Amino acid sequence: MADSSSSLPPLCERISHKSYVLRAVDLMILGLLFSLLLHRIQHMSQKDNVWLVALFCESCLTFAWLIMTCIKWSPAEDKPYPKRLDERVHDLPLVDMFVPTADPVREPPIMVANTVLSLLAVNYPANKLACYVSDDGCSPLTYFSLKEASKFAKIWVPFCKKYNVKVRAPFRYFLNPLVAADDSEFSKDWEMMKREYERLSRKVEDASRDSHWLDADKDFEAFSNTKPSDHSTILKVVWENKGGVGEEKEVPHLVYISREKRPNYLHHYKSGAMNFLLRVSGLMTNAPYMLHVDCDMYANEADVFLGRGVAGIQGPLYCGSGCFHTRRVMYGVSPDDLEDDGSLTPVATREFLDEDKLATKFGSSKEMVISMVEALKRKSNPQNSLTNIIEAAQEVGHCHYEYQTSWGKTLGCLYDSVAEDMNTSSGIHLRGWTSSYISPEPPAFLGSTPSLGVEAIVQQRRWGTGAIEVLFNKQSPLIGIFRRKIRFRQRLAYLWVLMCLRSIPELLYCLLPAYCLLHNYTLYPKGPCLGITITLVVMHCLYTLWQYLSLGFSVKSWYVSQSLWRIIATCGWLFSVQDIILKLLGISKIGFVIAKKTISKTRPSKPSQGEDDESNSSDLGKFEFDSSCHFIPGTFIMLVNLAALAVFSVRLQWSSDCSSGGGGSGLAEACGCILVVLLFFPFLKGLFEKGKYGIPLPTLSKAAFLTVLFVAFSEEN
Ligand SMILES: O=c1ccn([C@@H]2O[C@H](COP(=O)(O)OP(=O)(O)O[C@H]3O[C@H](CO)[C@@H](O)[C@H](O)[C@H]3O)[C@@H](O)[C@H]2O)c(=O)[nH]1
Repeated sequence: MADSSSSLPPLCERISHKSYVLRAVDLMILGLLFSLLLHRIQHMSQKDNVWLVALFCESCLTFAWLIMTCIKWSPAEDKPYPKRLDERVHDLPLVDMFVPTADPVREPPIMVANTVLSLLAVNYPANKLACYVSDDGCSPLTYFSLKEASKFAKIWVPFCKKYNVKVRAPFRYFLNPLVAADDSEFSKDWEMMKREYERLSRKVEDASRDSHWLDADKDFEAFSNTKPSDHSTILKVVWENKGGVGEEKEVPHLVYISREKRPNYLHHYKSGAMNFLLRVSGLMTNAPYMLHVDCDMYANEADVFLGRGVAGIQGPLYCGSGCFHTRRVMYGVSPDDLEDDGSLTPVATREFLDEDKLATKFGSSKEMVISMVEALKRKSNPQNSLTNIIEAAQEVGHCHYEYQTSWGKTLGCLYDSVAEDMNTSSGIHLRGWTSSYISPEPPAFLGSTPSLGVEAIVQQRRWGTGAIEVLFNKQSPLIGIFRRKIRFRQRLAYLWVLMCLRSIPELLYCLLPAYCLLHNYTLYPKGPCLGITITLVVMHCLYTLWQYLSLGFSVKSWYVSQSLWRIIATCGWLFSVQDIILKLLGISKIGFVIAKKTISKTRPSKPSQGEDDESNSSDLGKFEFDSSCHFIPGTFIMLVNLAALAVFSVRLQWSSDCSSGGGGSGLAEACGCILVVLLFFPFLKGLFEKGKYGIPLPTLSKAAFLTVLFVAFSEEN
């Protein structure tokens, strides 16, 4: 953070990247959208409901574009000066690193081990770091893999530092073959490390196949007779950095925790886990800075703790992973609570440290209160020995610990939404804090995304649902317009998370051309005014294509992304809207479905017989279907548009006038249908493919039934 009050040069500077050309293009598209709306309104009286629906859809899309234009009007970058930091700061602060995991099947323990290894090996003094893994799955296998990983870390961390390894997640590092000369010291070390990593992976794999032997090990006793949703707190110090020499001092602390869970207690999914991590780390190391990394990501850059940042109005949203926070911000402090030197103002001291209220706010643990007061006063003392504090740490893990405290309300990660990240982020921005998006090259953190198909759609559905929850709960950036310290355009940025409401206009807009073709209605303006629609479509395509190409992506990836966003809107976000309606009606609750993750296996030096890399790579990027409800809307859209095109071509054969000049539908509407078919192309392929790449019969039958209803309805009208 820049200390403007001092006469020293700043530690970072904000550089503006505004572009007048891009602003002009954004405004031109906005102008075209408004012209289209105006045309619709002017010609409304002569037309029918189709124009009304089209006006609704286009108004929504115009609103979305307007918001987007406002948000990206003045992009900026935070440029840090790490050398100035080096000169000024001789004693780097402590950093606590949090990794949450919740399910050893959907989140393979070897993947969690890789995330942890990549963090343990970052370029930062090891005695200043502590890594805490929260396991909501209460899995002995996860604990086992961490124990094994900590042994491996003793050779992995020194190896990474010795050879300045760039990517420090071993699974990722060993995907690339060795390029050095055969007899060099590096080659020998590399081969040895690879063997050791393979041994680690094998051990974890073997343990997952047969975990009976774990029962015999006393260290795993705490896991016996436990269920993920019913068990006491388990806390294990896997590795404690006690200084010493060599490998002993190279590896930071590693702590495994699994908070108590009991049926009938709310555990608040990931936000509950993050708050437990905050408390335990507060008791043990109490670092002023924290890093959150989901277990499916890894540090991709060894110097990740210094990087350049992309800034904005008040900064980007916290998106749950790969993110640094200061402890005091998570404890509810706002910029107004601080003096210029960073200490609490007298008013804030009274408010935060009122003896009578401390236990009500922070919970009943005396040790916890002491640690929080120390953190708020910036006088944290890490424990001399982590094991001394295990009892107190277990106490703060009880499932009733947060009862009637401020945890999840004003303290820590906020509850009331499955998107705890956006919720917490909104709470932080509302207090007036700014944030910055760190974007070094190569990227600081990378991770896995669910495969193209139901997993990705379900994830988007959860994000969409969580985003709407945020906007309508106590932390909503829309509430308290004058009271809160959030800037106007930052509020607009949060409005962008309402993106999932676009699903309704998008669905209607995908059906409108087909409806018009079937019913012989006009959807688009006729004559010279058709130029508005054509220019709009062409400009939007060229603009987004240029953005893709300038980021180094191909034309194909641009097309795939356009297609994917339409599929996500109509197949994922549509169900987010349904979730919210059902929640508001009190019919169902919203849960957190953990995304299924996969990890690439390191290649053996020689591919084994019959192994065919090509056959697997041909499956990459293919869309997978299942018989869940998510694929009904997409299949329905595809069938309706195909039916409309078939009707149109039959009509063409009967009439020589393809534009049916008498005011009915024609070539423009047919082009609209073709565009929709192109955007939903995976569904067209799915009609002919087999297995997981084909649309299952139940989905097809339901979509076909809806199509018949749609066509029949069109005919009746
Ligand atoms: O009860 C739970 C559920 C999840 N998690 C962990 O939370 C992380 C995120 O879960 P994941 O299934 O990977 O969801 P994503 O969609 O990848 O997560 C993003 O989106 C979520 C909002 O839906 C945010 O909570 C996350 O911070 C953000 O990274 C993972 O490490 C999980 O192990 C828990 O610890 N406890």
